[in-house]
Amino acid sequence: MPDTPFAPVILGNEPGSFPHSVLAERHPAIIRQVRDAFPYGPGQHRALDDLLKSCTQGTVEPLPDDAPDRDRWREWGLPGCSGRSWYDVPWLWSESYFYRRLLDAVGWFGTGAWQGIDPFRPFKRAELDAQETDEELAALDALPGLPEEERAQALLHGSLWGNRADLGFRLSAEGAEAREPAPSLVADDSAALWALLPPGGTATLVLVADNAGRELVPDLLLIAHLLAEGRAARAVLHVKPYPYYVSDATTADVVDALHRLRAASGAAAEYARVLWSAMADGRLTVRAHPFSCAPLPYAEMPDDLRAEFAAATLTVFKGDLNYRRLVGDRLWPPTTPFRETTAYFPGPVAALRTLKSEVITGLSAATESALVAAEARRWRTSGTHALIQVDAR
Ligand SMILES: O=P(O)(O)OC[C@H]1O[C@](O)(CO)[C@@H](O)[C@@H]1O
Repeated sequence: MPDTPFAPVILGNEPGSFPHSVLAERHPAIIRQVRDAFPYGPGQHRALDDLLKSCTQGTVEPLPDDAPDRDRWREWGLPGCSGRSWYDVPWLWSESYFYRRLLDAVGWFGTGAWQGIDPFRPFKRAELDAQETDEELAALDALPGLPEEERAQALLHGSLWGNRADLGFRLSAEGAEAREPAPSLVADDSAALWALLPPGGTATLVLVADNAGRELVPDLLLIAHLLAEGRAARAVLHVKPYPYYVSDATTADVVDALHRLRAASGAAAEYARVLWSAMADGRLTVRAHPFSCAPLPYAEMPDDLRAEFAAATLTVFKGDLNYRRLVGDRLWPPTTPFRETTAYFPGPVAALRTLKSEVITGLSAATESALVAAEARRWRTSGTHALIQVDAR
């Protein structure tokens, strides 16, 4: 990571700012929603009360003595954050630790009956089972008649806009490039992305997934297309080792999404067959590396993960949180070149992201001015703009 006195690390301690509102309002709301969604017992309710108090008015507390990941969190900076207000430590760290503590409170890491019960599962399932998902899967039936490049581009945009989570994704027979999402793209390096994945090549694609449900489904469709058309010989899908940021995808969510696709009809079911057989013969693998839930930027990744990314033809990072971790959770001047912030990365890397936080790099001066003139700062967090950025090396 370059020396960056001009790009301060984002904290959540400024009342009225977006990061502050996440800590002060969104986290308490998540505790409320999780509490309402499960018939938890008194111990879990007490632990949720304690977490609510700690994260809004208290300080960061150490993990319990028997926590299985105590050593890991020590390496990830817990000793330096303990005893400080959740608002005064890096925002990325604070958010990440909140989810770790929430899982503790509901018994995910315990040895009891609630071990491994995902507190966010009802929300993820509801999205996957929604009628909109049926409609999006039915739209796939218009793709098979199109030239490969158009199908590839439509599926790329499906995966990109799938990151807009609550607004769903767009996938149309005409391809997305000529339609509404295109003017919302603040950077579009898709040509460089396709140049790294030519048909009939031997590429290994690593896709670092973000959300489950209506983002993961189009991510899987994109992978299916790349494998079926020989744009990738092998794909590795990185998911989270435990539930995180409410909707982030775990292995269980991959299984749910594959079942959803397999139960559909038409083209969706065909994509499911491609994925199912690619998993069976090892062309598609799922990884749940502990660092996927680390409260740190990818510049601090461990050696085994670095080696894995180094061996890939292209690593694609999906979503806003992964973008923050890829370029560093800092207030970069928006025209800072993307490749400057990813210079540490060991191979070609791409970001597919809708903008949902204040971190941004790689804009042209003209694009930045147009966005500021039209929306002041809103474009940074509204999720209505997106980017495809590539550092091909
Ligand atoms: O699902 P995504 O695209 O990673 O977005 C999650 C986003 O949620 C927030 O953390 C707020 O909680 C964003 O700022 C963050 O990056």
